[in-house]
Amino acid sequence: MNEEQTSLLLHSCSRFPPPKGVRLSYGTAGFREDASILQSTVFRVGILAALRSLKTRSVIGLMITASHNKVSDNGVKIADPNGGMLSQDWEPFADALANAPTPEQFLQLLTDFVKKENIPFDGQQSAEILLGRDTRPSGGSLLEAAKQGISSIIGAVFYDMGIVTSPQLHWMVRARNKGMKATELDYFDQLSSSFRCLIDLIPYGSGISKTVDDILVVDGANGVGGEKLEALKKMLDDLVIDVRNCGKGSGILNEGVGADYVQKEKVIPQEFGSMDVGLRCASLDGDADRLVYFSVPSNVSSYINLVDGDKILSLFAIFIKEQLSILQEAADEKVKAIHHARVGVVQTAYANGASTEYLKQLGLEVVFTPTGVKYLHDKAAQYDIGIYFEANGHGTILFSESFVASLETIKHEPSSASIEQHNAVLRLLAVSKLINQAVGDALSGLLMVEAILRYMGWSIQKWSDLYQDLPSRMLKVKVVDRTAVVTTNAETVVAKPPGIQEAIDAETAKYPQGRSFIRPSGTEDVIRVYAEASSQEGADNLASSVAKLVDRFLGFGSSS
Ligand SMILES: CC(=O)N[C@H]1[C@@H](OP(=O)(O)O)O[C@H](CO)[C@@H](O)[C@@H]1O
Ligand SMILES: [Mg+2]
Repeated sequence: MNEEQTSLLLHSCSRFPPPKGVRLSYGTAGFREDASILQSTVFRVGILAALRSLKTRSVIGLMITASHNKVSDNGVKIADPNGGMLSQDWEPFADALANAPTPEQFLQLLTDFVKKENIPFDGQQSAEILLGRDTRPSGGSLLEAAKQGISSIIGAVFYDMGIVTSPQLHWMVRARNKGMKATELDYFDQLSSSFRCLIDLIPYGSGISKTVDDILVVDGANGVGGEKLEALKKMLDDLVIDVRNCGKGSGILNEGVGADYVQKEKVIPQEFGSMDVGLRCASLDGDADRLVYFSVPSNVSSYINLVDGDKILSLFAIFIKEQLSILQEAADEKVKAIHHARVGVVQTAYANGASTEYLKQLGLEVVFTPTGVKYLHDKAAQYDIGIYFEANGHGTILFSESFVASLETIKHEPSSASIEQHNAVLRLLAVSKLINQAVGDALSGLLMVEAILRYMGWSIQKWSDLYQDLPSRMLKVKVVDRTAVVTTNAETVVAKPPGIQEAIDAETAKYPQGRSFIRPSGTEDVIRVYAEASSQEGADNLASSVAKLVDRFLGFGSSS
């Protein structure tokens, strides 16, 4: 690093002092805090993004969002060259950078890291970063901080993509690095054309008739997703979408609305009510990377019939399996090879036990990872077709490059495949284009669900009835230090503090079909408690007993 560079860094860094008395951590999905203390973090992540771009010689993404968190929070995360999350081996460096107390210490860390990682700082290589933000009011000034950070690396350039959903930014980064067109319009074009392709491939005579059931009502969480869906729907004829909570009215981001609220509370979001009984409804989260469906039951109650990420996963798995089974009898060797694709399903401990049971009964290979899409995504990428979903609705389907190449070959070369076999190949190819290969994406996921329901001829009720969820309950407990909880076995067992796992086991054993686990949240300063049992009352009681245990072992009274 030359003198001009070091003095530029020292000077700019001194204008963004870090908050005092806060330990920042690159958690489940980047840094998240109250927006008022994030200026220095975002500035520093701008520098980190530039380094990452130099190191990988690729375009990197920087997204400013706090997803489903309250509107006064914000956050920042990096998208790697393939559009996925920042490589985990850089997270400790991200933590260290964010917490360095003085510009001099910051510079020292940076210099050491550049040397250790062999980051080319010779002026030959230029860094390129795509910037995005959600609709939070704090986003504008934080974006400025990111720009200042990037500009303090000589030769680094940024492109401001404006207000976008998280998955749009991840998609753009991936597309840019593949040498493809990567504007918002290109994104909308790819989604709408592959959706159209799937609809056109529905065999004649199947599919639901155009009834009231054909209307889809979407809760946009008063965030960016609703606005983008309004734009996308103009490119989709044949799909009637009524978008509510699109952020233009007086509603507040994520307050009484959105996928996180709907999935965790299982209640009707604002602007929905008795007029929606029987309709197919969906809810996006604040940055539109999560999607859940629901319906409003006819009895007067505030509860919904939730169709969560696990059921979206099941629907996708059924469709993929069906396409592969169409190829079972293929005479052509190349087509037959597609039938033998390795399909893997990835879930976390939050997946409803009934969903795992159902997927296994379908004959699918189901594996578990810790919470956070960075873990699920990496696992799913090990298959020809890897389907992953968190219960909260974040997920996607990953196709390996070699598998997509085989599909492309069959599409273009003459083969002895029957029309239906050929169509099954075309459907798989269309799915690989529709479904976001970078991260879970509520908009692309929504079109995928709509296309499959139409293909199957299913109503939301029929879909929901695939299996019955086991009653569950999720609670949050504030503790003195959430990092005191250390888990293992994909977060199902607590290793520390000693004794608490045995106490949880003893509670769980009292409930038929009981299951419960705790883990520290990576996005909020809480311990999350999850419980499942054969009845709602059982799940509620188990969750509250375990929450009491957490309080006893780790709460504010525990240390005195
Ligand atoms: C139980 C739950 O829904 N946890 C969410 C939540 O993480 P926590 O680490 O639990 O706060 O936010 C993550 C980022 O959106 C998401 O990946 C994850 O699934
Ligand atoms: Mg989100």
